[in-house]
Amino acid sequence: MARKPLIAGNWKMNLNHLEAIGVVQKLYFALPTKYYDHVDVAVCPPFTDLRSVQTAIDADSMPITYGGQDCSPEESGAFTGDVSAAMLRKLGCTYVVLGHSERRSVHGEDDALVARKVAKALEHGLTPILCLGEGEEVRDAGGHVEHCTAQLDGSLKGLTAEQVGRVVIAYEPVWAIGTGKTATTQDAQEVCHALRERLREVHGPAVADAVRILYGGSVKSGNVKDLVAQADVDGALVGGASLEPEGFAELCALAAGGPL
Ligand SMILES: O=C(CO)COP(=O)(O)O
Repeated sequence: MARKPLIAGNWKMNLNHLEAIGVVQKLYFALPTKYYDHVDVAVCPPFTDLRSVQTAIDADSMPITYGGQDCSPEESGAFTGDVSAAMLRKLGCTYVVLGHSERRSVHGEDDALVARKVAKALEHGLTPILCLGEGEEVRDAGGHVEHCTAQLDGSLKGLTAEQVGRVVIAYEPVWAIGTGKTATTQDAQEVCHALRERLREVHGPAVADAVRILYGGSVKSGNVKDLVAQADVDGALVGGASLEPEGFAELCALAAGGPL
């Protein structure tokens, strides 16, 4: 089954709202419209940029979608500093990145919390980009497949097959994030394939065939084509390389099957 690739830029805690407008506009002008037939392009800026990104995108009817980098598992109320799924949806977000390794390690998020966030995001019509991946020690010990499938199960716990069918998964090995150490295409394919087979086992073939599984970790123009050529890799979650709009446009074009 053909799945359209998704390239999502995770800006992390970079670019203020004014810089965000410039980056989105440059990305739009650098990537010819024809490529959007072959690749979905999204940016996930910090919360404070979302309104500006929305305005820039709407003003030019850009075919770029956007999302948040986290949301609360709660509906609303006394949760100082948190942002709700409903608020993101109201701002026109399509996606929300959940369970990123930086939130798991810096904010102590576990699979159970991530699963609650995934459910809340889905309830409000957002598409969660559920991140998971092993650390270096697990990889060195050869436990990466088991680790990632367990994280998948834990982070999707309690969801119906219909709900899981609306999730995007991002395999991001922690040792490859921001390090310049990309997983080999075989490493990426091995885990993305195992995740898809796990989805097949637990949620059925229709879900397994429909769900997009991305790779993330030092993705750049030089390696994106080989990564998305893998049978079970349906795009990329891009950190550092998404901050520079011309380079990110080139990366998106390559994922769409052509040079810019
Ligand atoms: O964490 C990532 C995306 O969510 C990957 O970051 P880098 O592309 O900077 O390695």
